[in-house]
Amino acid sequence: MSPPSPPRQIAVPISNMSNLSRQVSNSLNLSTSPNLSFHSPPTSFRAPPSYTANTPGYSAGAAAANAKQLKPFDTKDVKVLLLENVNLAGVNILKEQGYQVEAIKSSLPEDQLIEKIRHVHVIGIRSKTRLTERVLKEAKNLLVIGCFCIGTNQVDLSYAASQGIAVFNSPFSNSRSVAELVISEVIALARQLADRSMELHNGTWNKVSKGCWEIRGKTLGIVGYGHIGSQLSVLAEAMGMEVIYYDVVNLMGLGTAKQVKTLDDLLDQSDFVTLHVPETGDTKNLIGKTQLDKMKNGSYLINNARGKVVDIPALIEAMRSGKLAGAAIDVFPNEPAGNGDYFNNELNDWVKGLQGLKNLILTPHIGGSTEEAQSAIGAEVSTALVKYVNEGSTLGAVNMPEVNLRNINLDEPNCVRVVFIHKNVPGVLRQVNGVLLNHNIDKQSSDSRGDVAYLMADVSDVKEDEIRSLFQSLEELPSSLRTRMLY
Ligand SMILES: NC(=O)C1=CN([C@@H]2O[C@H](COP(=O)(O)OP(=O)(O)OC[C@H]3O[C@@H](n4cnc5c(N)ncnc54)[C@H](O)[C@@H]3O)[C@@H](O)[C@H]2O)C=CC1
Ligand SMILES: O=C(O)C(=O)COP(=O)(O)O
Repeated sequence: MSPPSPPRQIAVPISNMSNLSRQVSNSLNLSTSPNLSFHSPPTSFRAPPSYTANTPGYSAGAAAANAKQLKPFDTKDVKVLLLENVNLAGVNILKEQGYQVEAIKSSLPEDQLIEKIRHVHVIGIRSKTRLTERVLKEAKNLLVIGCFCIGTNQVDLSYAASQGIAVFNSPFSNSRSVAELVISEVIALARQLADRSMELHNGTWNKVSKGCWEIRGKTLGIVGYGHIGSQLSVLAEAMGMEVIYYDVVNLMGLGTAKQVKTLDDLLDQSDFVTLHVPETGDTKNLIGKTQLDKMKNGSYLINNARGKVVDIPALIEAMRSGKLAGAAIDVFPNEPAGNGDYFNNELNDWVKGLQGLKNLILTPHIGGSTEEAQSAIGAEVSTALVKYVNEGSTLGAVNMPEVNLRNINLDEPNCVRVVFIHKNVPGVLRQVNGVLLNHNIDKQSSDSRGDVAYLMADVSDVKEDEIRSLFQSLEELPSSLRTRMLY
């Protein structure tokens, strides 16, 4: 019996992802194809699909001889821009692929962002960088966006999808960090810790117990009982708190936590209100004057969600009047681009009113900023980006249907993976199969999400000179948003 042929391993665990993927791309010639080259057509292919580094006589030099003609299929052609200090774990995974990576510590002003985004196939951002329709319109080469964070409100997801640009995030790698920060804030607010510390830093001894409390037996009201809210719920109960929560979805409470029917119910019953909802049209100013008025006298508000969820001038008023005994705010409608930048009225015109308020903890959007969270996010998002660029897998995408195919094996030379992102309209599959008519489709998968559909097909016995014409025929279909040929 002959030994089974080694698989062209595409899906690999994170630990050995980088090595294997490089092997996939370079040695096994399962190629990546930044779309750029297909938009400026090559005249010939650098190396035939069957001509791999394992092929006798293969040399990188031979492959490079035709360099200009066919660029798409070399990882070193993939240009990546990483903004906002993406963790080294993530940067390294992308570099190990051979991609050209530019990593910048801060976000960029829009004009500079537009200038840079024109040239890249992959962009990695965190919560600050806004990828609006205006910016994405300029991103003619962009294949994929990685949000190295949980929130994706900073990206125009549907516009990106309409351009065939996939978006990935890290849905829960920093959830625990946020939940732990909230626990610390609950205790710090209850004990006026920030004020005492500030006083002593300024030379004043002020030993007081008035208005300082244990948190045991107090009620924590969680608005948004998702990854963070539910994790927090467990921690808070372990500290002896009663937990209630409000969510637009009916969710099972962990431990003895109870869901309340309305936000007003939660505001009415909670000693501490903490917000863990995404930024959406519905959550803008979710907590304004009306809601603050409904909170208990002397209660506390904590916002680690998004800046626009709280009407801050109304919060300032509630703090000044003594309605609230304290608050912690980690997120702001406008945040500075990078460390060392000013946080002042030029950024948000109420900043001066906030600064100096008693028992108010202000933090620079550090909810998810721990070593553990950032390295996990770096690895998770970079791995998803590599799998998308190299293999077309959309598993985990937030704006596209999730489609994946099992690996192509080594005993399937001349096998080409077709990725066809298209408008979700009737008759497309028939047309695609018409284009691929003369080839054997080994496997195929497709799915849709809203107006966009994603099709992957592994097509065998495709000759080198057929790839371009297949690509062009697919691109010419009226439903086409983006086509990639991976081999
Ligand atoms: N400060 C920081 O550094 C961080 C902030 N965040 C923010 O926290 C948010 C929540 O994160 P996760 O818990 O992971 O999200 P998630 O998606 O797991 O949970 C959000 C929950 O909010 C609920 N929800 C949505 N709209 C609502 C509304 N109008 N009223 C009540 N509930 C509503 C959803 O049904 C869901 O259960 C993120 O979207 C992000 O904006 C996340 C990580 C770090
Ligand atoms: O994960 C999120 O949504 C956050 O808000 C954390 O954002 P950051 O990565 O710290 O810019």
